[in-house]
Amino acid sequence: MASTSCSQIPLRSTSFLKNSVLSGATHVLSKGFYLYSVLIHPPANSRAPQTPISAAMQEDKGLIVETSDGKSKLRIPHVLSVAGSDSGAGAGIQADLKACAARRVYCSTVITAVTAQNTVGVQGVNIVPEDFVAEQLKSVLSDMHVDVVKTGMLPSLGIVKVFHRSLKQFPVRALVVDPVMVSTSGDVLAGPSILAGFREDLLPVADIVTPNLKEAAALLGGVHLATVDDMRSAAKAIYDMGPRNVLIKGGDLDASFDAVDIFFDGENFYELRSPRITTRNTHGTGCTFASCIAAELAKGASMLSAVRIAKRYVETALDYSKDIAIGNGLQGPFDHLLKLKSDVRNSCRPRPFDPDDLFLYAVTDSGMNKKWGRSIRDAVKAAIEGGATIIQLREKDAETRDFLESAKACVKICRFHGIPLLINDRIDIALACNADGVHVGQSDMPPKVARALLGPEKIIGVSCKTPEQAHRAWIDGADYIGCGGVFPTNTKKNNISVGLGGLKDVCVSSRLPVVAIGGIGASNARSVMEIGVPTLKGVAVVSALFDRESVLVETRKLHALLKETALSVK
Ligand SMILES: Nc1ncnc2c1ncn2[C@@H]1O[C@H](COP(=O)(O)OP(=O)(O)OP(=O)(O)O)[C@@H](O)[C@H]1O
Ligand SMILES: Cc1ncc(CO)c(N)n1
Ligand SMILES: [Mg+2]
Repeated sequence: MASTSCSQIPLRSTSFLKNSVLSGATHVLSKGFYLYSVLIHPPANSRAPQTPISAAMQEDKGLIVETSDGKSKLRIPHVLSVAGSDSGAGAGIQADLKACAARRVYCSTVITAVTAQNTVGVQGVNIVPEDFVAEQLKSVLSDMHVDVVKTGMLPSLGIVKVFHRSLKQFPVRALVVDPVMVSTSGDVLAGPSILAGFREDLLPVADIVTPNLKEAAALLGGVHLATVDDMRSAAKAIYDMGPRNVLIKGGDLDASFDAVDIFFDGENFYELRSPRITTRNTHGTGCTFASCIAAELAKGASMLSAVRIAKRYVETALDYSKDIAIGNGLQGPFDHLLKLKSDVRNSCRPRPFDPDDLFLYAVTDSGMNKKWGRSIRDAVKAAIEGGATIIQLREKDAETRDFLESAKACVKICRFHGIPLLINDRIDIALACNADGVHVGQSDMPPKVARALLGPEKIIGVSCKTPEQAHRAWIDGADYIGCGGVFPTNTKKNNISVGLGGLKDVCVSSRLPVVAIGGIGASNARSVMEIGVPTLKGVAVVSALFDRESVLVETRKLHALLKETALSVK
């Protein structure tokens, strides 16, 4: 069998290659696929990494391509977590599931113990009978293709033995051992009797072992570890017990230290250092760290890069969740999905998109604001006070940093008034300021991609001139379309106007609500709304509001006129 080139894993020597058993095969190199790997399983006593030389990831979906019998299948990278349940859901199986989900890897679970646990401590532990742990292992491993196994709480020597036997029966690509023994609250999760199981059975077959300070001390027979130098010596001593790599976590170092971890691959020491985040929400960092390593290995990363990504991920999640309050105890959980950010008031839109929001749609223009000497936020405030029902920031020539600052301020104003705020074109700005959505043109970011980036709850509008474009926008998951320019306009030179006839054609065919745009103001808004097609929900206005001395007065005037027209059209 032939081997592919080995770019991902730093192989120790070519003799390793010679001694290795090659399995797998070279696979499809067709459109959209990377070349699949040859998996190399080193001989059992080898210290070489067991991860694959390269993983076959489908470019945009993070899926693995496998072929057998000439057919290719898509598979999601898969981690099996063998661990205990934490009822408070900050650590254990629950942390593993969340970490894998956040890293976009499938996670199956074998539960070894059920703990009654919260932010105060561990109130009870119920160990799952050995034969039932064995049954769960068999259910998963006999049926599913598991790439990497990660172990957490293994509460008895018997369970370690059962697990070790299963691994021999169903070998996997890599084994990540988090030798959980004591919770941070000081409660014992696995007694000293399991140390023999770690030393004799698991460490010799582990690709990486990730003890915290107390666990490293226990593995080494009770030495005292208090400094980074101690961690280096411990990493070396634990490496001598057989694992291919060792990571000693320094979360429990004195608070005056950075968050320092020591990674040792048998040749080099790496000091992984990040600022220590001041937070009580560190419960489950260890489980998360190990799961993230497993997830990255499952995707095909090298061990060092998996460890680096895991460290960065934990740091980001802690920083993001540093102020959240769950439970009343000393150590709280953090948010793996980086969504529960503290400023809840600013991050929630009060209600979902309503097509009637399109009634009086105000679109700001940086040039006009400059001309009249007003800031974007003053323009937005005045438009809202005058009756605008939705705002779009269209800042074609603003510097990104300034634009973001203004956009953040406008989000606050709009939230306060319950008015949706959209950003023209700039998905990055919309994400960074947590706007309610975006408006894109035919040559901007495709609505499907914008949706994938922004998520299901954001508003996406698309400019359309024809029924075909309107149909496409509907298929692509837009929320509304902007149709125009209805009349010639200064804001878009060389833009072909569709006229009232073109607008009507689009409105009649559109399954999405429509807002008319282009050269609309007090003089012609009535004629637009009088086309009388129910999908037409309002008018979008730039110059007639913002290229005027008083935005407030002009918006009020137009709002009154639209109201009047709405009554007469009904
Ligand atoms: N306050 C903090 N700021 C930044 N990183 C931290 C902090 N606390 C822990 N870490 C990092 O989190 C990771 C896990 O380390 P830690 O020593 O907390 O593991 P653990 O004790 O096994 O965790 P747990 O038992 O709570 O699940 C390490 O990379 C560590 O450096
Ligand atoms: C179930 C479980 N596993 C691991 C840990 C370590 O954080 C914990 N506290 N609880
Ligand atoms: Mg800890």
